[in-house]
Amino acid sequence: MSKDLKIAPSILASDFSKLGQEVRDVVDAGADWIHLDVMDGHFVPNITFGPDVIAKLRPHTDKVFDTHLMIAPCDPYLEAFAKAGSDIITVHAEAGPHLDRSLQAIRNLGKKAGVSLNPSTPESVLEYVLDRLDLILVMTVNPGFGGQKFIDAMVEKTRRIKQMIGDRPIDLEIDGGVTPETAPLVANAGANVLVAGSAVFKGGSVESYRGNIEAIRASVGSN
Ligand SMILES: O=C(CO)[C@@H](O)[C@H](O)COP(=O)(O)O
Repeated sequence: MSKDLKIAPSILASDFSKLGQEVRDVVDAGADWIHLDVMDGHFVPNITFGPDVIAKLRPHTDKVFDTHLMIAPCDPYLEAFAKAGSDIITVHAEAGPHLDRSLQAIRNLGKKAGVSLNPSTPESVLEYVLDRLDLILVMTVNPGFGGQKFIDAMVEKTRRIKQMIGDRPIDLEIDGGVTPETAPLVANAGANVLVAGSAVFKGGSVESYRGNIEAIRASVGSN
């Protein structure tokens, strides 16, 4: 089983009134990356935060900032999210007319480029952009909210995408409904990065966050 599994807590489930503290706490608890869910109330039916908030969080940790843009259009904002301190910028395949152009723009900004697929989006959209990708994010819930139920059909989709990736150096990330029950399903299918929001930010303390992260790691036999 994967020993290099990464856990990327989504701050969407954290206490927004003390975001800097929450980021430091979850890093102390063992987070590998920080997952930043940007929502615009247009592409998804919820609104979160923009590049200014990310820039304010940047000094709180040197962990990878994994920015997931659930916004459309995305292209006008890529530079702002790069300047804010994102390390990875992920756009949705459905968020613009020219996915290839968006991915090139992210890499030209010196950042890693990711693409996210909604549950109903077929993996075939990846076929001609694989060589422009550093990360593929498989949505295992419909994007917009934390705390939703994992969609089981995404396990087979994850397995198929892992086969498409082959030996390319592309991270395969899962987002939505990740718990100690669902994590092994996607890890066995080939995922190496798990986003978890409500399953991590439970309990309100570093100790509880650590226990929650360790429970996910233990469920897939990772350390
Ligand atoms: O992008 C999203 C939701 O749109 C996710 O990152 C959620 O924030 C994950 O939350 P949980 O399902 O783990 O509670």
